[in-house]
Amino acid sequence: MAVAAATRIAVVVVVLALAVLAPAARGLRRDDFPPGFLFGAATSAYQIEGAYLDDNKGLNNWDVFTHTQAGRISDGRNGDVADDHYHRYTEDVDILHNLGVNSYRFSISWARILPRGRLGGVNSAGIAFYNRLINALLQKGIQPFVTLNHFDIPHELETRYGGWLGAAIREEFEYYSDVCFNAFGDRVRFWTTFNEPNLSTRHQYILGEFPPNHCSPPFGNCSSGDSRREPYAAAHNILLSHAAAVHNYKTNYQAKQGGSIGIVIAVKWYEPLTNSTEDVRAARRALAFEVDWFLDPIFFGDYPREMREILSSNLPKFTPEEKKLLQNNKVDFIGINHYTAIYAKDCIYSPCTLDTYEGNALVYAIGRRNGKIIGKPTALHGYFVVPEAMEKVVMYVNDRYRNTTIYITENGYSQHSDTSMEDLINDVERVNYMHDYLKYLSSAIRKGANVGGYFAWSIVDNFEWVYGYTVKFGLYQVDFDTQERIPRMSAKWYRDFLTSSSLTDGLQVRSRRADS
Ligand SMILES: O=C(/C=C/c1ccc(O)cc1)O[C@@H]1O[C@H](CO)[C@@H](O)[C@H](O)[C@H]1O
Repeated sequence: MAVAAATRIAVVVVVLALAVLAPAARGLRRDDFPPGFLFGAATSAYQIEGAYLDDNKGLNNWDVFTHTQAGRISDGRNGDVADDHYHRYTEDVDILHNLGVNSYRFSISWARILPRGRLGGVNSAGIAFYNRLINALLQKGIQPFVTLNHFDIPHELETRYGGWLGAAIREEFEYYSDVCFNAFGDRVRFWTTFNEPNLSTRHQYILGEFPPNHCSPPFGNCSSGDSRREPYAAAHNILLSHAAAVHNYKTNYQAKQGGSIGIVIAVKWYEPLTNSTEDVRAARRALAFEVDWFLDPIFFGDYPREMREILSSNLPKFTPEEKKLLQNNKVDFIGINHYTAIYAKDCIYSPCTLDTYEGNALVYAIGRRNGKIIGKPTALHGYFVVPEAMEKVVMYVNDRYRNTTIYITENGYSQHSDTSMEDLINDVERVNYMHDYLKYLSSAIRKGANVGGYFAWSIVDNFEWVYGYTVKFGLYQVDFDTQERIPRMSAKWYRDFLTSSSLTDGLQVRSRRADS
């Protein structure tokens, strides 16, 4: 008994010592990244702005969805107020300035600019808001990194065209992007057309969790939809909307405004479940359905072979003119949102339940191999902490898309809202997550990857889509009753990392209280 107890204590001591010392030995410096590197934080309009009816803003698809189908959101809440950023943006710009970031990634609310789409006219109050925000950022030396579309579209376009399923939405997006280039492009150096269309179309049209809730069996029982066809029809319209916007920017704005334009893709890393040829190919296939789906058309003019073979007539085809439009208007950079990795199991040669995110790729994704989990779980179901995947994702994109500049446009760690206040504020796990993911990012850069920046998701807790406010991603905690923003330990760690050239590691942070 005594021996067992002593062994247990010894094990605990060793584990604690490793936990404290390991990050110190690995150390991370601002200087590990190139001098012009962008370090920032990210948000999106619907998740933080609130003011959903202010100043002539039109309703968007998420306004309508969260009001009519509140039961589909974990806590039944919505973005009516969110972080009230629309009224508190100056405080939020101060927070960014105090953190020491040199860039801020945010999105523009389409329904604020064009409340009813192209035919309803431009809302000057919406333009004025983003002018105030952009000017406030520039005054503090913070580069705006602007997303044109982060999941929210004017509700009228959903009803009039069936959202992204209708080809007519391409002209709507082209017009909207033109209004934005024209209004803000003199001061915006970094544009992206879409945020994670590879994720949003799957949540909208395969799983039916995002508006307009389209799905079909075996993925779910929605009142309408076709999970095998619609996501690809929507993606096709998004790709052609993207190409039209890039073409317009490159033809009419880039030379005089001097900015660059890209697209943001969600990149989960897939590790083969076993070393069998089947699982190795499954991991590769899952990645093709994740990344190549959007980036192959943009770089090479067509969808990847794996998708054409499996989806056959459900995958739309590009006309020769469309292929030319895509290839003649390559992006200047690729945005990668990276959070996690998961094992991929083949479902061509062995039976699986195929009703999940990867189902159409004939892949089943699973967090465990031989009972052992791939990384620590986070508050988001299916999202694990796997820092080394950051390097793999970056090398994959860098190699396949010919050394095009990459920005990590999102990376971050989530906590459950039911976590104790003490642990929410002293968010050691988030510090370690950022430290370790940045470490592997710097390793990719050392191996030759062309990476231009990193954005933490997110600056403040916000409306996390179907999770409502039950999942927290902020470097700053937000009290949603008072709108008070409180810096977490991670905010102080990020500031120290950005503002000092000395080694920043878990050791300093662990011995310091977030409120010191
Ligand atoms: O939006 C998503 C992910 C959504 C999801 C995941 C799992 C589910 O089960 C349902 C939805 O990706 C990004 O990651 C962030 C942190 O999630 C979001 O807050 C950002 O808006 C988005 O760009």
